Amino acid sequence: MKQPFKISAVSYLNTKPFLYGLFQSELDQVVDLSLDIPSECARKLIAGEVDLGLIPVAAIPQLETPHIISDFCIGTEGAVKTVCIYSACPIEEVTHLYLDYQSKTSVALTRYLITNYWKINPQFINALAGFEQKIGDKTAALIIGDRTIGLEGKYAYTYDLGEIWKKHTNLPFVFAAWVSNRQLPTSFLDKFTAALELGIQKRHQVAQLFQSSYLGFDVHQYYHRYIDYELTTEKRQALKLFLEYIAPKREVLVSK
Ligand SMILES: C=C(O[C@@H]1C=C(C(=O)O)C=C[C@H]1O)C(=O)O
Repeated sequence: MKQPFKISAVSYLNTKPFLYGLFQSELDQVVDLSLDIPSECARKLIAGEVDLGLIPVAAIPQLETPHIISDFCIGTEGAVKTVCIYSACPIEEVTHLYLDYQSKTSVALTRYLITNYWKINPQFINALAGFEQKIGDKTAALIIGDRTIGLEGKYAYTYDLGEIWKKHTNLPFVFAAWVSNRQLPTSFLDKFTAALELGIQKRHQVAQLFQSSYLGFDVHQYYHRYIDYELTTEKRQALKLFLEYIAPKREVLVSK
């Protein structure tokens, strides 16, 4: 039997439509899938432990020969709901800011917005597990993914980074994309992208499947209004701008 394609995908709720598509296709027979926190998806692809990953886009410049696969991503056209800075005081007064260890893109996005949008100078702290407990007084935290579910209204101030990026650039944003570090066979890629497309088309059903596990959080709305899965030309432009900022010396081909 041929070696399966090794894939690392994000273990959060936003990725379930993609997984649904993969399991509905015949591909589940030829892929070896692991679900990981985003920073680990990036590490595995950079280390060559997987052939393909749904990785934080901030890690793309660290790959030697990145290939962005498909016209799908984890993106947003504005507010995203699950990438936020939580704070007990207005952000202008924050002195310490914890950066989620599960993230790569939103950490870079936070640094970008702190400098270019808010123009403030808090001390950044690379967080370890359990950092959410440290929010209070003048200490804030960036939290991403499923751990943000249920935090709405818990802290006096919430800053949605998709929304702030949109305000600042008038562009959508891409958090994660399907990326390989070498050209993969077209026969596989065609099936893979068809599976992703199927999953996105059926995300209404996926939302129904998962809704009962996320009480108080509207999964359908999350999949249709907040997360935007299409890697459009405008999103590619936004991605280019963002990567040029975080890795000015490294040119990455993001257009098709
Ligand atoms: C919108 C999200 O995007 C995530 C944010 C990432 C990051 O900051 O590195 C990586 C993967 C995405 O799943 C989220 O998980 O809430």
